[in-house]
Amino acid sequence: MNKKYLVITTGGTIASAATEKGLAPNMAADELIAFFQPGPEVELAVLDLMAKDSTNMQPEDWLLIAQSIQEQAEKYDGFIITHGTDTMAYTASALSYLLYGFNKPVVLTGSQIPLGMQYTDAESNLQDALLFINDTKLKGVFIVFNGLAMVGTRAVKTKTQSYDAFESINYPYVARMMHGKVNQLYQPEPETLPLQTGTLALDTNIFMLKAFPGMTVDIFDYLKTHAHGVIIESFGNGGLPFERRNLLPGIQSLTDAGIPVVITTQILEEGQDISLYEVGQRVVEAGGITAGDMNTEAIVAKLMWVLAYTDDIDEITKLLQTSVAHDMGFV
Ligand SMILES: NC(=O)C[C@H](N)C(=O)O
Repeated sequence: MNKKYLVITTGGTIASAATEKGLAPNMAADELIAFFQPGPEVELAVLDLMAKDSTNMQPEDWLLIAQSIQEQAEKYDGFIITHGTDTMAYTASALSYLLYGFNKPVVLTGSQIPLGMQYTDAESNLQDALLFINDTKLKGVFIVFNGLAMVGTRAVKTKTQSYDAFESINYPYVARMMHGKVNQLYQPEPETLPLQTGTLALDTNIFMLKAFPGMTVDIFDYLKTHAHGVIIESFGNGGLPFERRNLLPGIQSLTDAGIPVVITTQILEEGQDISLYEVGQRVVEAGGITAGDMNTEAIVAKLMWVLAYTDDIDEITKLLQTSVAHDMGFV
């Protein structure tokens, strides 16, 4: 029996052309799928969902993609989403949570240079995405880019121009595509569902701060009345200053108000060991919730997902610190 895949187009460089105002997505979905070279036992269908530079993608768009996949789940063996690279890692994370437990592969891909342009990487990325989805037995959400497949919650865009724009951070690559063949490199560990959501919902009312030397503490007053959850990108292993502009009372007051403060790190690799230094242990004492080796992109989506499920800070903490879709606990 033929395998059937749905290609969902959302825009991005891959579907872009030059305009007076710079590259913008405008390629029709039918035109885009003509660049695939499906084998004899593969059938492709296309859904023209949106045409956005991924800079314009927001949580409502993640929900729309997830809903389209859920609605068509029975009809297809897998889904390929063409997407801009700038926020692809956020979308991949969001779909990993929204579609948690989905028993078919969902692969996002895109390109650094538009389809049809000289030196484009789009055709090989499309072909690799199809190869991966057709050959692998893996389920869940992945990004395929520049010959590598990575788990959606672990992908990070690390380059603005080069073909190898994405890296799998703090987690092994799952497959390499070369010369028309898939070589599986890693089998993600089995996981059990930590919660029953069933509904596609996100609480977008979160805020993220990047700490810098000299950051004012006043911002916490605003956040206390405006945010349901806060993420702080700390220095190094989770530390934040407790001298002069002391951030700890702000974290404590948010925590006391039932607003989770998730502590991640500005450092891309190796996660955080928040108890290593006094500057980290004090953050935990003030209520900071360490995000371990999770990527910022994953934390943003996970916090929105968890907040839509519960407002109990203990449960939020527990869920945030449970590995979902392989997002934490590898390092
Ligand atoms: N390479 C790309 O796709 C970048 C583009 N700005 C986008 O994210 O839609």
